Amino acid sequence: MSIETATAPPLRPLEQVVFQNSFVEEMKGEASMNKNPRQVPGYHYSRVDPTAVKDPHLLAWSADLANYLGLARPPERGAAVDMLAGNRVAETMKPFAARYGGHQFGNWAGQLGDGRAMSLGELTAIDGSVWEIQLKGAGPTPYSRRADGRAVLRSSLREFLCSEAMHYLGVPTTRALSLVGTGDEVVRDMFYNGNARPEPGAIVARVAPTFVRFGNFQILLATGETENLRALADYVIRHQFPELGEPSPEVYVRWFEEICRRTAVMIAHWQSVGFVHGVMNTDNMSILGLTIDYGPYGWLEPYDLGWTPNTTDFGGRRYAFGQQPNVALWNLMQLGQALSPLLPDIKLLNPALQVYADTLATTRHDMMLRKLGLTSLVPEDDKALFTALEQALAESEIDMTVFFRRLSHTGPALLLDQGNEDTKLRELLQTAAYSMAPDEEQDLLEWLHRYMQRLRQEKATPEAIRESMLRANPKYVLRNYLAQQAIEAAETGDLSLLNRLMEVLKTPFAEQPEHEDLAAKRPEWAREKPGSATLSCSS
Ligand SMILES: Nc1ncnc2c1ncn2[C@@H]1O[C@H](COP(=O)(O)OP(=O)(O)OP(=O)(O)O)[C@@H](O)[C@H]1O
Ligand SMILES: [Mg+2]
Repeated sequence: MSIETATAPPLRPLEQVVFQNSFVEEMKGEASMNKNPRQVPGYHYSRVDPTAVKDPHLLAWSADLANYLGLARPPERGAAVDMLAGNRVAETMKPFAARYGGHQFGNWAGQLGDGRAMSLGELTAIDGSVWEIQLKGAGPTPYSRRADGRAVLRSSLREFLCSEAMHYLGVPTTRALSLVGTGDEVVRDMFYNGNARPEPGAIVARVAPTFVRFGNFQILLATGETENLRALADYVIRHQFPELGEPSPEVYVRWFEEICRRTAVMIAHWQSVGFVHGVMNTDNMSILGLTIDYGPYGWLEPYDLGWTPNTTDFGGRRYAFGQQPNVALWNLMQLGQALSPLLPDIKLLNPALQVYADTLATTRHDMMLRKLGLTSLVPEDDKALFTALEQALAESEIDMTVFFRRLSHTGPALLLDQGNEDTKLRELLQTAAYSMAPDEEQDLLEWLHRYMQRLRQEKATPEAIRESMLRANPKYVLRNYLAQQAIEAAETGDLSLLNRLMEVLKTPFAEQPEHEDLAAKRPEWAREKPGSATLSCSS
């Protein structure tokens, strides 16, 4: 027996966990359990029970997260999976749906709330940290408005796979513990074009320290519930930001600054790996700076600042890749407004917005240095180099992930052997390009030669540079068409691609040569294919 196995606490079955319920116990909630859609003024949440499904069965399980939470993998069917589907509620769970509002596509939408998400309770991980577990698609709540409270396999599989993939890329995110098929059908009009059809239903159990969003505060501003606003701020600070000290007006300011800082770090990560969230409404912004709500998200293939996968956003492209930094700032301003009743003067929050801008700029700069294998020499020169790269990439049809990954090999290799530099750089571009006009190739080549000159100023060995670049430039991301292929297979009962993607995306920076096909740029057939190229909010 090894030391680890001797000392690691044994994994427990989910059904034996004793849950805590701090949100329910400390905040003001509605206890009626009534699920009729309605406004819920005066409360932070509504107690609610999940609605049972026909045949809950486990489709996927995140073993690493489960080990960390001290949970044993359950069999395909049984008590634990019943809990993960909402068919069974542990005695210590006090499920609730949270009340929140939000700005959707820039417009105030009033009360939204957890219309299909339901928090079950909190459990303690092996390191003593506390995690909330939430089902998405567990049935109607008072916040369901006219919708059914359910989620389809298609969108649930995407959420499950992507939230875990993001975690392994080092991006701040909510996690996903399980994907459970419900055995029920859910009717969706996937492209809002009048072609509604039944689809298999599913439920994701997701996990985060808290699921509180900007919108939880905004609704309290909108309804003038200042005492509730203070109570929510104090709850979040005491549980999630204890290092800031006991809540007070000064602490609220420092807290907002920390939210700004964390949001900036999250956005810098998104921009660095080419993640497009797709629907950055303020109700989809986590107070912890975690990526939340994997809906119509997508991964950049060509580096295109104007790209969004979300068909609902084609008109304004409000949430396109290049807009994400500005939208996050706009969302933070809405949060700042919402917190203003807690402060003597809203202007006290202005410096935090500068913290957002500064953190975003420095984090993005540092990330780009790492992606290019550089250490800081003359920051202004490097900034100019980065801007030139962005421009050249944006003006051509080059796959972002392939480009940076190939550069991690080619750049350091050219430090060792300068022979045929031009040919090798052209090869790199050919591998990464979807199409390339001669002038675009010329611009990129010029940039690459300029970059090689800069790289030669680095003191580290080519091997060390290569290693660090390979750690900054993932080989594997959840390409849109791969997620779609996994969905189409899973809908016929074939989980092999889902399982394979789960494994490969756990080490996205490793070569894994046996999975080379999953690192290739998007095949031509997927260019316009629904689900592979575009998605709607229907989920
Ligand atoms: N099928 C549904 N039934 C009930 N409410 C829904 C449904 N789909 C979305 N909603 C609600 O509509 C609002 C906006 O939906 P959005 O797509 O941002 O969130 P979501 O995908 O349901 O979940 P989350 O933000 O919890 O990940 C939310 O209040 C959400 O709960
Ligand atoms: Mg949402």
